Amino acid sequence: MLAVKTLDSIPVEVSREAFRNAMSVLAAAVNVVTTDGPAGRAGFTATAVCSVSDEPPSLLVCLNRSASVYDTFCTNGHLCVNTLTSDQHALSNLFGGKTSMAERFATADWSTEFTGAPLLNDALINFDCRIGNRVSVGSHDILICEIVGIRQRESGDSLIYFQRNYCNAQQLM
Ligand SMILES: NC(=O)C1=CN([C@@H]2O[C@H](COP(=O)(O)OP(=O)(O)OC[C@H]3O[C@@H](n4cnc5c(N)ncnc54)[C@H](O)[C@@H]3O)[C@@H](O)[C@H]2O)C=CC1
Ligand SMILES: Cc1cc2nc3c(=O)[nH]c(=O)nc-3n(C[C@H](O)[C@H](O)[C@H](O)COP(=O)(O)O)c2cc1C
Repeated sequence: MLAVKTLDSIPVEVSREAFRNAMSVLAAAVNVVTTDGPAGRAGFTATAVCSVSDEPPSLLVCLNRSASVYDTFCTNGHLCVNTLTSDQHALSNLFGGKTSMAERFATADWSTEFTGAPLLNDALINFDCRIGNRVSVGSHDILICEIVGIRQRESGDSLIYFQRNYCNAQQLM
């Protein structure tokens, strides 16, 4: 008789290092995710962003609950995903490092549209979103966001994070 191996019988032995090494080869667009509102202005760099559904138009963002910006995003209830162009890696480092919020926002131009979240004027795309559901998985919350406005540049190359380094989408082809 054929033995069926259930998932429960498989020992979980994936180390954090193995996980991160594997994830490092999943090339991803780089985004600066921003918010503003009653809890103040905040932003962080995120590669864990992806499309969820086109009806309603929605995307998800994974945010570490230990990030300093976590409470600000939850209280404000909306955000903007600003997808970076290939020449914006300095901005990615600013929003991904241990820098003050004032420093993060100081070097670029911002505007607002529907939700009040800051839209990066030179971004490749701005997704203005309302945060719908939040689902906790391990260290992160998955923020499921309804897109209420999109602003997209007609041309431009996107910044890609691959093997712990930046490159641009053209280099991957
Ligand atoms: N999804 C996330 O929360 C990410 C966090 N980071 C942060 O940037 C730091 C530097 O990253 P790397 O130089 O790329 O080297 P790394 O070895 O720490 O990360 C390699 C890859 O693992 C994934 N990763 C890293 N930390 C993670 C986390 N806490 N939860 C889920 N996935 C994670 C990402 O895909 C990342 O590109 C990380 O230590 C982390 O603090 C970077 C990328 C994604
Ligand atoms: C390239 C890159 C991608 C990142 N992606 C994510 C992400 O998807 N989710 C997340 O919670 N943190 C991500 N981070 C880490 C946050 O940007 C970082 O923890 C945050 O800006 C630090 O905030 P804090 O110092 O204010 O806590 C990423 C960092 C870098 C450099």
